[in-house]
Order: sequence, then C-alpha cells, then structure tokens
Amino acid sequence: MELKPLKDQREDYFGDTHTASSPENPLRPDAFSIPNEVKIQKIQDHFRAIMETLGLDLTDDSLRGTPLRVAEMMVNELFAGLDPANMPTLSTFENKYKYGEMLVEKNIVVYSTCEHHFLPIVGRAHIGYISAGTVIGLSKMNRIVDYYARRPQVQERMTKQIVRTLQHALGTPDVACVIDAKHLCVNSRGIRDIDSSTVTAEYGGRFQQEAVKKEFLDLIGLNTQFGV
Ligand SMILES: Nc1nc2c(ncn2[C@@H]2O[C@H](COP(=O)(O)OP(=O)(O)OP(=O)(O)O)[C@@H](O)[C@H]2O)c(=O)[nH]1
Ligand SMILES: [Zn+2]
Repeated sequence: MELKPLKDQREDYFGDTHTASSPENPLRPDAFSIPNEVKIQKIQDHFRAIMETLGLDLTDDSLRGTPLRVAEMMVNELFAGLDPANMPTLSTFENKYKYGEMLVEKNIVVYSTCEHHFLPIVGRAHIGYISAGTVIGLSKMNRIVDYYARRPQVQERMTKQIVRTLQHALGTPDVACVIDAKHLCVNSRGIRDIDSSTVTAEYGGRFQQEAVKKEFLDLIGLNTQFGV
C-alpha cells in the first residue's frame, strides 16, 4: 500500500478550517447498529494493534489487560454520552413557589475528551436559568453536563448543547451556560501551556441583556472588567 506523507494526510483531513460548526456531534448513520459488546471487542482489537505498533509487549502482565480496559472505558464511561439511550431523564416541576429570580447551579464538574486529540478536557460548568413556570431538579443540570461531556467534544459545541437541552426541558429561552476548562491537548502536549484554560459562554433569551448577564456572571464569580 502506497502511503502519502503525513503532511499531505493532514492537508486532506483538515484543509484550512477544522473547527466544529455543527451543534451536533458528527456521527455515522450506523453509529448504533452494533451492540456495545461488539464495539468493545472491536476497539480492544484496534487498541491492541496500536500498542503492538508502538512496540509494547502485550504478554507483560501489566499490559495484557490494557486493550480491554481501554475499550470498556471508552464505550461505558468516556463516550457513553454518544448514545441517546443514556440521556438523563430531566424531571421538571411546576414552579408552585413562584420563584421568579435567576437560579444558578455553579461549579459543575466537567470531564470531557477533546475530539481532536482524544485527551481530557477538565473544568467547571455554570448554568443559570429564569423559570417561565417550570423548574428542574437541581441534579439534572449536573447530569446534563455529564451526558454531553461524555463524548469526543469541542467546548463550544458542548456549551450550546447544554443550553439548548435545558431550554427545551424548561420551555424557556432564558438559559445560560459558561464553561471554564483546561484542555490537556494544550496543557500537556503541543504548546504545553499548563496554566491556560478556555472559557465559553452561551446566553439565551434574557441572558443576552447586559444587566441579566452581569448578574449571572457576578453570581458565578466570573465577571471581570473584560467581561466574558
Ligand atoms: N475551538 C476549539 N479548538 C480546540 C478544542 N479542543 C482542542 N482544540 C484545538 O484544536 C486544534 C487542532 O489543531 P491542529 O493544528 O490540527 O492540531 P495540532 O497540530 O496538534 O495543533 P497544536 O495543538 O497547536 O500542536 C488545536 O489548536 C487545539 O488546541 C475545542 O474545544 N475548541
Ligand atoms: Zn485537543
């Protein structure tokens, strides 16, 4: 098989633009046509081949179980959020107590994976909403973050997906999300900038108004003279 130089392969894949623009994760039409056990078997075989290509001795008792471990981790843990069957149930309630102010759930832990390098994204998400008659169980906001984080992701898309889903569940556009996260592809390799983090924000409905946005950013402690 004739192999193109790596530089030319990169041109083929990336061209000039390879930032994600779609709000959906790019999935193949047959993404869920095989059961998870089969996916785990296939990934195990592929990962064993990667390790062998790297020259690792898979008869070593510390390495022997790694291909299966990695495959199970990808399917059952890191990327379980690709499967819509794992979407959390978003219990909502009538706003009987007539709470009309902003509700903020802050410092929600984010463990995700960068889709460009398959390295971790680790950070915090902050969500705010103003009820239009419906309220949501607090833990459901943490769960929805976790669901979208368990995918190969870009942070911009994940931020929009969280807002869109909560807008739908709450029946209001008045939802905002800010994520502040470290990308290990920036921190541990490449430019190796260990201190930088990435902040993304999506402001729906009334959160686009300066005063409402300011209140939200004040409550999550992110309002600076530069804004977000
Ligand atoms: N917009 C965006 N970019 C991301 C995200 N996660 C990783 N990236 C970037 O994706 C880009 C991929 O760029 P490439 O030039 O194709 O990859 P690379 O040669 O490994 O780039 P370097 O990291 O600069 O070494 C890098 O700049 C990453 O920092 C994300 O969530 N959003
Ligand atoms: Zn990356």
